[in-house]
Amino acid sequence: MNSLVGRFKRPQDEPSENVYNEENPRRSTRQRTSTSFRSDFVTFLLENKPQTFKEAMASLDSSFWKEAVNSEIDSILSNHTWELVDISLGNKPLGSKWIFKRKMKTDDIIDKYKARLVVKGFKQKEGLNYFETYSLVTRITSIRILIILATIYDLQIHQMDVKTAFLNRELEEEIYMERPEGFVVPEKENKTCIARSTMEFEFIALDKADEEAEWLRNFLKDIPYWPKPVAPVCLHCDSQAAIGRAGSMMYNEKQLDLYSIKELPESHAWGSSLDDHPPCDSRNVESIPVIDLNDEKFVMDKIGHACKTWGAFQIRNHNISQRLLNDMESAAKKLFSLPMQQKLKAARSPDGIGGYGVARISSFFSKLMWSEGFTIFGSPVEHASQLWPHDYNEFCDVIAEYENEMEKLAGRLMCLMLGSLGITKDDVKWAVGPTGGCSALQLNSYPACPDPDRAMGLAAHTDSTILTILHQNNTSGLQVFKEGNGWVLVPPIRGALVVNVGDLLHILSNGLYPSVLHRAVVNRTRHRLSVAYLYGPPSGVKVSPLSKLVDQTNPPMYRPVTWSEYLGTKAKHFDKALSSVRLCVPRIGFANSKDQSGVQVG
Ligand SMILES: O=C(O)CCC(=O)C(=O)O
Ligand SMILES: [Fe+2]
Repeated sequence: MNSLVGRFKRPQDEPSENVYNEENPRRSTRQRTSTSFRSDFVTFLLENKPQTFKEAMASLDSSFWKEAVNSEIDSILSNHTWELVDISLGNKPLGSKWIFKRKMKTDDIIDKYKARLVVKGFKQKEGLNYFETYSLVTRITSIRILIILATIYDLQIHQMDVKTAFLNRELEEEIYMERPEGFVVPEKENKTCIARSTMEFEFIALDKADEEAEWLRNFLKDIPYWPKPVAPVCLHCDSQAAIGRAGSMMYNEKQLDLYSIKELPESHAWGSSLDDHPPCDSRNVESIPVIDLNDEKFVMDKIGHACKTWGAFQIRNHNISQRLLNDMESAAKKLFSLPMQQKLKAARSPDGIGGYGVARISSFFSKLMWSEGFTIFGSPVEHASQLWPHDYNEFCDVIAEYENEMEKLAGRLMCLMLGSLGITKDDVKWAVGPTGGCSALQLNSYPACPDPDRAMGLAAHTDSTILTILHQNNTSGLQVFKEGNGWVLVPPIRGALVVNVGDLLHILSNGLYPSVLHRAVVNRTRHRLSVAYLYGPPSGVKVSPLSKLVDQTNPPMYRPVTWSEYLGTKAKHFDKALSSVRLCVPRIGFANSKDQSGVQVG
């Protein structure tokens, strides 16, 4: 509860001072039922949030409100919700208003300051600005289907009251709004109005459609005889801006501050889907092989065997110093310990690769993951300087050194992995030389979780790389899936690194080395960190099954793809990405189980 700042008694039969008095407001003509309050009826005004822009700017919290206003303006401009334009002749702008709100944590401490810009839509006139209004109703056909299903399966029908925003369709007209106070864009100071785009509405419609789809899937899941797993629902949206906004954390607030949450929110409760393949007891079950890279005589064979049977292995004696691994871990820790507001300054943009955000695969799941990530692709300077404006060199230096060392190691591993298939450097020309590969660095953070058995750190996936080299801190969580064994823990070994076969090596090897399905689970007391070095081919190079591995009896199983093409395919088809670039059915013996239906999406 906020502090009590106002208290007034409302005189009977007298309009309150607070009653809205703009000219010609649009009012309902519905007959109102009269309400009689006793004479001692008292209203308490419990929120002391500013009512106007001026009030906000004059308040003690003005610097926070300014930041909130700027953040709203930034997002409005970057998403083209409103644009500063000259008003076209004959158009009259609507008014605008800033709405200020403090979001409180459960313990009444201010969590964040929010400013929202709203248009005074009530000034629109019926017959001129709009013709029809709608109210949300359920189609009678939907109700009939529900009743039929309930009858067939002997279910009980329970009716709930759900309040939702409603939109009938896209906005086709242009709407002009007076430039709000504080909305200053350099070189556009003289523009007085802002034209409204339809993006906001499209986004809300998309959001609602998503809710409906989730409801329907959950409903079907609850029907015992309905075939499982229930197929994912595809939503088609032709508005890039709305899709962009759906992926932007600035708006959808998907990025909760996991460090301060005391109870697992419903949005993060995966429940039974975690029990699909219960993890094996690590004491009884062998995990992925641990291979000593100094073991020159057998190293190639051991790697070949591990790639074929597990798709993953750990390596020792890899020449990456413990000092560098520690520095990298500390850099990741420093980043994830920043306040959420600060981390969001380096948020990944909707169409970007680098920056801070939720796991990219999140969009394929109805539940959110208990993790946060930071991707570095190319120079980290821009994002690092947003995080630490005066002190970003240290972070960037560690990243540069780590990437440099990892690149050498990745090249060496690639030679060993391909060498175990009888492939030499001459067979893969692009892998030789200074531009041997392209890479990205993925830092992952899994805060301690109040209910780890029902939460998911990072959902099951394969990497879209040739190979991934992973450093994990001394908290376990990584699991790999092995046919017949289920989920197997990959225990952290001090100084050892995990190597995963990625989808592109799966393609290069024509399916002989299947990419490994893996996931990360979370922990009740410990904060887990991991750093994944994602290694792929140079940009523009098409990866296809190596000619030495292809003959008449073993035709190429995958069509050629560049790394970026494949990433696009993965972003669209996720666990079906490999099959979507497949040319023919895999030979019996090394069918990739997850490529068929292993991963459950949503
Ligand atoms: O945190 C881990 O152990 C797994 C990370 C991972 O799979 C990834 O970043 O792709
Ligand atoms: Fe991964």
